[in-house]
Order: sequence, then C-alpha cells, then structure tokens
Amino acid sequence: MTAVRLGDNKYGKAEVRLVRVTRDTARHEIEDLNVTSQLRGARLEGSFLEGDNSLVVATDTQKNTVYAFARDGVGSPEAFLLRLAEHFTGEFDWIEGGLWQAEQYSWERIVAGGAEHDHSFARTNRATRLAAVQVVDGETHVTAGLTDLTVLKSTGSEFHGFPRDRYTTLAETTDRILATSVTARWRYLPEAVAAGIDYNAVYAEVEALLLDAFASTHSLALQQTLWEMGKAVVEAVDAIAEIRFAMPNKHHFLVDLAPFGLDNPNEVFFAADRPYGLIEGTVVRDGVAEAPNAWKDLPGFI
Ligand SMILES: O=c1[nH]c(=O)c2[nH]c(=O)[nH]c2[nH]1
Repeated sequence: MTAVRLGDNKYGKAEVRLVRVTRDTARHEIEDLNVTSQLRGARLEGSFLEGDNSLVVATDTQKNTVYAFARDGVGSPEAFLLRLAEHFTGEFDWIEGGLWQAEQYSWERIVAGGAEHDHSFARTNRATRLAAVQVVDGETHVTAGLTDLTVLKSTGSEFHGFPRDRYTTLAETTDRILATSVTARWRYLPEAVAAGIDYNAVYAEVEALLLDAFASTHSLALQQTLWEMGKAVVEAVDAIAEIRFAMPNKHHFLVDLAPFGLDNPNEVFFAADRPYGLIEGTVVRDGVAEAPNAWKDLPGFI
C-alpha cells in the first residue's frame, strides 16, 4: 500500500475587507485593508485527517476577530497583524503559529473649494501596501512591502553588451524606455521589532527611497536598477535586514513608422504587456542571520 502523510498546512480566512473610520474629530481618517489570517499547529492535524473540529478555531471566528480588533484601531497593518498573531497564539495553546497578511489601499483627501476635505477621499492607486506577520517555531517575523508601484523613465536607460548567439535579434540600445511594476517586500530585524518601529513612517520612507533610486539611477540594466533601489533602502533604514524584489520589465518597443514615410526619434512606442522580462533579486544587510521562515508561503518570492 502507498504510504501517505499530511504535509505543510494552515487554514484561516482570506481577504477580510476592513475599512476603519477614525472620527474622533470632524476630520476623519480612513484605513482600508484586506486581511488574511491563517493558523498552524501540529494538533490541528486531526481536522485534516479525520474531520475532528474540536481544536479548529473557525475561519468565521478569525474573521470576526479581525473586525472586533479594529474597534480599538488599526494604526498600521504591521501592528494590527502582530495583535492578531499574539491573540491567536496566546488564547489557544494548540495554535503554534500562523501567517497573517494585509494589503492596504491608500486614499488621499479630496481638495474641495481649495481646501482638503474633512471626510471625502479619492483612492490614489499609486501602490498597494503589503504587510505580513509570520509565527513559526516560536519566532515572530515581520515583513512589509508594496506591490503595483508602476514607474517609467523615458530616457536614462541603456541595454547593450549582452552575448549574441544565433537566436539573438535584440538590438543594442543606449536610449530606451525603462518601465516596471515594482513588488518589494522587506524584512524587519527582530531586535528592531522588539524595540518598536514606526511602521507607517518607515513605509513612507522606503517608498520615497525606491522612487528616488529608480529615477536617479542611469540604468544599464533593470538588474542594476533593482540593486540600486535595494541598496538605497538597506543603507538608509537600520531596521531593515533585507529587501526582496520582483520586477517585470515592461517592454516598450519603438514603432517602425518608415512605411508611413515618418522617422521615429524615440517618440512613439508599443507598450507590450507580455511576454515580459522578470527580474528578481534580494539585497541583504551584511552580517544579519538569514530567516527563511519569514518568507514561508509568501506569494511571489523565492
Ligand atoms: O534590463 C534588461 N535586462 C535584461 O536581462 C534584458 N534582457 C532583454 O532582452 N532586455 C533586457 N533588459
């Protein structure tokens, strides 16, 4: 008979949509999140193997806990997820760990009648903020990040010097469009987490550093731009141990206008959506211990 066993597992409620309005004054604040809570524990095996639900903290209960905790405020997605992690692992002794994730959508105040409005907002859609708290083997890891940060340089990007073989058709260029949609996740040093981090301030700082490095790097390859962006973050923010990137190269091809008797001095492009180059890399602070568990089950990263 074939022997089988239950491998890695976790369970919970995915994509709990939460909007929290803070209305202590007439000037309201909003926090708009998508929260996922998943629990792990060796004793939960019975729920998979036999349908024994005696230790299953229902996914519905996890969802309710998210909303109940929001009554006391969110503050930052990282702090909110840490509260959830501490609650589930503290309240139920068989819950050994889990993965708590959040996306946060950004809104800005509408300017109405020349002034920022107190309670009207517009979605900015610049990037989606990411946060994750991972509890594995009694250790807590906090990662933060962003996705869909779409950026483009209309010059200041070259790509040449690559090997040519019989399948190579790509022309060398000293002036091309460089465009990408950045997904990045960075891991906070455990000692910085223990000392306390202003997660919202660091998020704003990292987003600004990424944009600054993308803009100010004269790029010889998207790989080099990735390195410069990561290096800027790790050098500037002491609390960050490493930053990982996934960057699609959103190719823009010069359109041949010669059939129409026109030249095209790098002005008219076809924005292809696929295939795309996919450049991934990690920039690591020298001397810090690796933490593979921090990245367990996080989408999009090796
Ligand atoms: O920045 C780039 N890196 C590559 O590895 C690559 N390969 C390619 O065809 N174009 C590019 N651009």
